[in-house]
Amino acid sequence: MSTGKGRERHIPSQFNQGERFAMKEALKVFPTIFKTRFIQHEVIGEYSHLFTVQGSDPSLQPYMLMAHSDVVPAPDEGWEVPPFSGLEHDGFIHGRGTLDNKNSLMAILQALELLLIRNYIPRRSFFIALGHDEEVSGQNGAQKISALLQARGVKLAFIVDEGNFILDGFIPYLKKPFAMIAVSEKGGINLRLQVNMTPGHSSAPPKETSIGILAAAISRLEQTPLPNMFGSGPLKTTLQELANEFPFPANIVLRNLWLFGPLVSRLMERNYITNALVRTTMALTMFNAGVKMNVIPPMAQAIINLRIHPAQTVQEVLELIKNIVADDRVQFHVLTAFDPLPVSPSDHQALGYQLLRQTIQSIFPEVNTIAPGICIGNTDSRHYTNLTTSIYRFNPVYLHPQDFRSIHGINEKISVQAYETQVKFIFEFIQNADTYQEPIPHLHEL
Ligand SMILES: CCCCCCCC/C=C\CCCCCCCC(=O)N[C@@H](CC(C)C)C(=O)O
Ligand SMILES: [Zn+2]
Ligand SMILES: [Zn+2]
Repeated sequence: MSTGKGRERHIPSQFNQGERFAMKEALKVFPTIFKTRFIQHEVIGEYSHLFTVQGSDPSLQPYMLMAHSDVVPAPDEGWEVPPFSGLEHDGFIHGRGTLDNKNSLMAILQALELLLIRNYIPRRSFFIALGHDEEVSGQNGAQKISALLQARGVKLAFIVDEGNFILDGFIPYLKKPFAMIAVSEKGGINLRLQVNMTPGHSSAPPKETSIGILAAAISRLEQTPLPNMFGSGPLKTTLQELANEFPFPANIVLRNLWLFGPLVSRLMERNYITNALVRTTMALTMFNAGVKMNVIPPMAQAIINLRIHPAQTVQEVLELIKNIVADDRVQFHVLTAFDPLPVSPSDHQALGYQLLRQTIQSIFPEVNTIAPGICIGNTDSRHYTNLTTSIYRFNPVYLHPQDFRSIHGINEKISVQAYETQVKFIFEFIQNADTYQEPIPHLHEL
């Protein structure tokens, strides 16, 4: 595909020592961004930021780069360094948000700053949307930005957000890293289960208390995984793209999933991460009950966080859950719910996907396979389906299984080198997006 090579000059992504030091230390504002006349900055929903970078060719459809500034909590226990210290040692920057997703927020702004310092003027306009409440739904950030852009009549060529990575070490026998660009993401349900009972003196307890009833229901759910849905959704495409990276006979197996699908699906469900690709998952994340040690508990509550496989819907999953619980004393309250997201295009005409592919090949020449896949987590980009049918969840960062465990876990960190490479990727991507190629309208499969 044509690149931005038609432009007067391609700015090489080489940064001097001073710039690299500033990049690492850059917790200050980005002065050049804020004084550039073709960049508009708006604060939305009090704490989210929307940058509009006006390109020189208004005929080119704009795109959007996304990130979020908020993070999940991080108690000190278990952390090598305090989780909000931002300490750098052993070549890593440690802290909550270094992978999810402050790295992307800073890298996007840093890359743009370095481009502007080099007198770069984009041909294709783009937006930078930085949400402040992604980890608690995005309703006051991304959702408001989306509504604002819709009111302005904006349509986007594509969006790039967090969601997947360059994966290394996730699949047995696959020694090489591969880039998985998430072209969809699972649906989600936050479901509260509740049991109410008459309180009383614990010296004369009923046969079952609200805690016991709810615990038994939760245990049934944990002992009854939802159906393995292998074979529907982007996963088969992911594995077929990966086939060439595997030795014999695994490569034959992956090229013949019509025959070996059941075997592969069984192998995938053995590992908790790949299991999340083949089924709707349930995680009991909160349990509250009891008022005092000698009082029969009037109420027990549990929160289950479900991530819905692309082949299922919210309603289908709720039915399955109720059938497993099978106890009328357990009440169900849906707190939040959304269906799996539509699948974005990844064919040769998919501009956003091909630009990501092109830039990955340029910055990560050692990565032989780039495959479409699904994001097992959820992202703010789900709020923008009104502005584009091409949403890609991908951060240009190597991720190993232990790194994945640190996301929302402990000892989250990013190497200085990985962060620099992420800046370099975005620096190149923005220039590559100046191509004259335009997206071909995509109609989602019904
Ligand atoms: C073929 C086998 C490959 C195995 C791939 C799986 C590797 C997993 C890689 C990345 C998943 C991390 C998800 C990161 C994005 C999620 C960000 C987030 O935390 N979002 C919240 C949003 C929610 C609505 C509050 C979430 O809980 O998902
Ligand atoms: Zn995130
Ligand atoms: Zn997160």
